[in-house]
Amino acid sequence: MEHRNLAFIGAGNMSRSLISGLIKAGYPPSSIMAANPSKGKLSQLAKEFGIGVSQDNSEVANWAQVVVLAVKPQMMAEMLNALGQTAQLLSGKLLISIAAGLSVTRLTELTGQTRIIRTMPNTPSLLGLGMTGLYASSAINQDDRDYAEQMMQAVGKTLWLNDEDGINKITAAAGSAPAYFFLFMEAMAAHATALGFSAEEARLLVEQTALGAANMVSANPDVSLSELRAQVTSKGGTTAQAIAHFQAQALDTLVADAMNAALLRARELETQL
Ligand SMILES: NC(=O)C1=CN([C@@H]2O[C@H](COP(=O)(O)OP(=O)(O)OC[C@H]3O[C@@H](n4cnc5c(N)ncnc54)[C@H](O)[C@@H]3O)[C@@H](O)[C@H]2O)C=CC1
Ligand SMILES: O=C(O)[C@@H]1CCC=N1
Repeated sequence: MEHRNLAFIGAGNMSRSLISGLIKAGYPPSSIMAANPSKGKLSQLAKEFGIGVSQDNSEVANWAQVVVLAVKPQMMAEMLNALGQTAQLLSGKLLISIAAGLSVTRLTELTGQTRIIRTMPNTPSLLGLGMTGLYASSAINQDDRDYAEQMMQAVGKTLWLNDEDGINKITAAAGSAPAYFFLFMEAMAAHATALGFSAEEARLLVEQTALGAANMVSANPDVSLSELRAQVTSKGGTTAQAIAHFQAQALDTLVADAMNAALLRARELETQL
């Protein structure tokens, strides 16, 4: 992919995931910078990946051709207002937001810029296994779309969204979703421990089974999820009892309600930030 000067403003969990994935995919460390108020995370990034770092957002914005807006949604206005005071810093640069709940319109208000692509990645990007949604208005040219897509494909898979609310939907379905699986795994590990396995054994059982199940899905693109489930579920056997319990407790409704709660929160943030 094209190696434009790429700056991350906000060097937290998600930036770290993206930077790590990009470096693994061969993006030159000398073409990446990150800015953060505190030194600790920056020193770690510089040490681990050899990228440039600064505690001064304007320094990295000034250097960059592409600026990734990667602070918490609630911090974005303050951060961009402060940058805006050092006038023209963002002018003419491609801005890629990874923040939940900040619309392109709001980002344009805050930056005075229109060259903006909104994305929603997730943390498995750290391992090159991310899932990222992208949205750009029709004003964004193909070169910029290709760059953003290739940047996110360096750390996983991508899906373009036709309308901006698609970003909120993908937040519910993929951005937040690693945490749903972790929660499920936590519950399984807790009960495996209650059944008498040690914490290490419980983690091994859950980890290896989740990995195996995810790989079964990935290795069998033509087999439906329900068929893969059926292959485990012997008639009159043990799995059927567990599945019947999940279904009696309306697991599908519970999951739908949880995803809707995430979606509504993403939409609510758009009205508040
Ligand atoms: N964690 C996740 O799974 C995902 C997060 N996101 C989005 O990514 C963004 C960042 O989230 P995380 O990395 O999880 O948060 P985080 O809290 O780990 O990282 C945010 C970083 O921004 C820094 N920061 C705060 N104020 C700043 C300022 N004025 N200038 C520069 N840096 C500043 C903080 O010190 C912190 O290191 C959020 O907008 C979130 O919506 C998107 C997809 C997934
Ligand atoms: O929880 C959040 O708001 C962010 C967006 C998706 C994952 N983490």
